[in-house]
Amino acid sequence: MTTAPTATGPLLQPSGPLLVARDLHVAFGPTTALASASLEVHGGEVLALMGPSGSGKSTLLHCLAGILRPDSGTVTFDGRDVTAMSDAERSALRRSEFGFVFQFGQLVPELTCAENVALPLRLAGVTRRDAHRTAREWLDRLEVPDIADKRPGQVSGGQGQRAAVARALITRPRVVFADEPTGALDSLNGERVMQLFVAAAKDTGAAVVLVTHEARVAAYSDREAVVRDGLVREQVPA
Ligand SMILES: Nc1ncnc2c1ncn2[C@@H]1O[C@H](COP(=O)(O)OP(=O)(O)OP(=O)(O)O)[C@@H](O)[C@H]1O
Repeated sequence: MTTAPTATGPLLQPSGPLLVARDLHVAFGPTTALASASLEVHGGEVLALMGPSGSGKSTLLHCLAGILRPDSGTVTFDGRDVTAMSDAERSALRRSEFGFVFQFGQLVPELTCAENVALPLRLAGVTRRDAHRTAREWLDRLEVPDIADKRPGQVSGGQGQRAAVARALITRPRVVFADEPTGALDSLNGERVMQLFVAAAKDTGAAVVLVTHEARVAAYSDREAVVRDGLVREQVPA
């Protein structure tokens, strides 16, 4: 039986880039989403992908996360060629190494918030009791202990996003992918969610790849990359 990871404690990070995208091309019919996009993500860093609407940010995120296979180009994670993996291998990689936070939490409405947060551990074979204890620790850490027994429909947008962050980090992934994680929140709530998210990711040693339109959200990153016309045009220290 697998034991539940604890909610705290740093991990050692390898040197060199953890995730590397080289010359990615993606077309949706006549639309070129990625033209020749290259990017490196280092272990433990928070990287913001900025750029105009339709420039290819989400497509790049999906390729990096092994959700979408590019038409050409390669993505390597920890030296493994993600683009050469079968669908089953990529799914297994996503479950074991990656976490995800989307704009609208995407919590399972029928489950309580604690059950939602515990879900990745349950899928990894952790006992119900251990998974739920760890889920509650994560909800405490994200300052929403009171939502544990509520369903997503009974909590606010900001509370739900905190549960989504807890669910993304509970397996201590090496990378968390976040697509507009605060896009549906007011600025005050969004800032607090980002503070808690980045602090928790730093504690666990997870890298964060974040798509955002908002400079205020990107300000929480260590580095910004600008995507324009399907290319990564600039990578500047945040
Ligand atoms: N599934 C799809 N089918 C067809 N076209 C798509 C699909 N996904 C993305 N596109 C197109 O590819 C281009 C890049 O889209 P993408 O979502 O990556 O941009 P983005 O920078 O994330 O945009 P936004 O900031 O508005 O979310 C756009 O022209 C978009 O319309």
